[in-house]
Order: sequence, then structure tokens, then C-alpha cells
Amino acid sequence: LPIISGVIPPQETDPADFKKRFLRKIRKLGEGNFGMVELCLYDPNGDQTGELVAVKSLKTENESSNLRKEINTIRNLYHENIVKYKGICNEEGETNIMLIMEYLPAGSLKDYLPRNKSNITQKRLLLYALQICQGMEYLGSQNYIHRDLAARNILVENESLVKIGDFGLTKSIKDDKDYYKVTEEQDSPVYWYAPECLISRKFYKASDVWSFGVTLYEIMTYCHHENSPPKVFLSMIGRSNGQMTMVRLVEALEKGWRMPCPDSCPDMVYTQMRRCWSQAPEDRVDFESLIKEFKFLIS
Ligand SMILES: C=Cc1cc(F)c(CN2CC[C@](CC#N)(n3cc(C(N)=O)c(NC(=O)OC)n3)[C@H](F)C2)cc1O
Repeated sequence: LPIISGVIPPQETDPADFKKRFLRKIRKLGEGNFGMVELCLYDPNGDQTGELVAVKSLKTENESSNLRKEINTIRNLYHENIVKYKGICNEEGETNIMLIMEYLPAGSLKDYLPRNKSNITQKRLLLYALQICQGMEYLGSQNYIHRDLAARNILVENESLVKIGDFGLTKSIKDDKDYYKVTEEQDSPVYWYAPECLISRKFYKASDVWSFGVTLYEIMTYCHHENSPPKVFLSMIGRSNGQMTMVRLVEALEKGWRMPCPDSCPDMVYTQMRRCWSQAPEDRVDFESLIKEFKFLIS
């Protein structure tokens, strides 16, 4: 039979391969040390019928190895509480690769909670806490340590679903060690860091549990800027210059000082925070136990 004329088989195109010429920058969503995340319209038909995506790119090229590691991390993560990888844009040779992710217009909990405080119940806050623990338990099961868990990196899909949205500092601990040793001097989010991270720059999965406790504190205060962890710590340790701040923070934590129970936060929830903030990593609760606790508190 002659080939039916006029029927051209669709070109086999890889949906994860984004062409730079079809990416239209709309606005910046965030800024990091070495790069940024921008809202873009991917519009191959050139008629505004394309889809909105979040694009992470680098300011300088020398960080591309970090971004490549982040891409290889997020592309292999499949969980409802982890932001979806969509693909990469990798043209003009190998230099400036870009990570394309799904766009969640409601933004992070840091944006969402203060704006919607009046119609978010405490039970809903505990649902978000549960979902973050479920995403983190999955991340740990893949032998990754997040190292930057905070409300600013949790995205809101809708009022009943949140996702871990950024993996810029995530490290794999696949080989023999059970910790990651910080090498680069990032201006680290010290107020979310466990003592062992501040003292020996070692990150364990239990260090992510500590950061989750700080994130839970943010959630229970609806991310109100007056109660932000930096403000609360600085009000306790007093203002000082950069280096001294770290020293005073470590001293306060070693003396057992912890952030106080936020107003209107139930004791049973504050108890979970304190279980995340045990001085020794091995004494901290794990995400599996936290999931059971939040399921009970929500039921
Ligand atoms: C190069 C490194 C680097 C650069 C950065 F800008 C940041 C900081 N950035 C992280 C991604 C971010 C917050 C999260 N999670 N976000 C993602 C979405 C989305 N996928 O929709 C979104 N949406 C939104 O704001 O809608 C109104 N915000 C926000 F851009 C901050 C971290 C970095 O490591």
C-alpha cells in the first residue's frame, strides 16, 4: 500500500528539552547566592498559549556544577510533596544550563501564610507540617540531606497541598558517610542550623529534623516577620557583629536555650518542636515519628 500522502509523523521531541528561544522571562521569583529563579512563559507556538514555568539559572558560569548536581537530584525525585521537575534548557554549548520546574503561583509559605492567616486554621497548619515531613522522609529515603529546610522553600500548590520547592543546598550521602561536611562558605541560614552544623559543619539527616523544628515554629507563627527566627534569636543573644553572632548562638544553644512556644501554639505541637531541637543529633525525633504524631494531632 502506498504511504498515505500528507500524513507527516509528528517529530519525536523530548518534552524535557526546552528551547531557549521559546522561553519568555516574565519576572524574578527569587535570588540566591549564585543565581536566580524566574517566572517564564514557555511559548513554542509564539501565540501566548504556552505554559508558565519556574526557571533556575546561574549568574556566573562556575557554579554550573552545583546546578547540574541539583538537576540530577530533582529529576529523580517523585513525590506529591516535592516540586515537579519539568526539564532543562541547555544551549549555547555546555555553559549556562537552566533548570525548568513547575510554577506554583501561590508562592512559598513565607508569602502565603501571612496573607491568608484569617482563613487558615491551626489544623491546616498541622496538615502542612505533616506534608513537609512526608516529603522530607522520602528525600531521606533517597539518601539526600536538604540543608536548607525553611518556610521560604516550601511552596503552596493549594490550600490543602504544599511541596518542598528548592534543592539548592541538597547533598547526596550515598557513599559510606552518614553526614555531609560543608566546604563552601555559603552565607548560611544559621538560625535554621543545628549545633553540629555550626560547630563542626557536619550535616546529618537529623540536622534536617532540627531545621524542620524551626520551620514548624515559622508555620505556627503564620511566618509573621516579628516572630522570625533571626529576630527571636537576636532578641535573645543580643545584636553583635557577624562572627560573634555565630559564637553567641552556639553558646546559647549549648546552654539549652530554645525559641519559646509561639502564642496560641498548642503545647502538644511545641513538644514536637522541642523533640526536633535535642542538642545531640542522635537524641532527635525522626521524620517517621513526626508523621505519626501529626497524623494523630490532625485526626
Ligand atoms: C541559584 C540558586 C537559587 C536561586 C534562588 F532564587 C533561590 C530562592 N528561590 C527558590 C525558589 C522559590 C521559593 C521556593 N521553593 N520559588 C519557586 C517557585 C515555583 N517553583 O513556582 C516559586 N513561586 C513563587 O514564588 O510564586 C509566586 N518560588 C523562590 F523563587 C526563591 C534559591 C536558590 O538556591
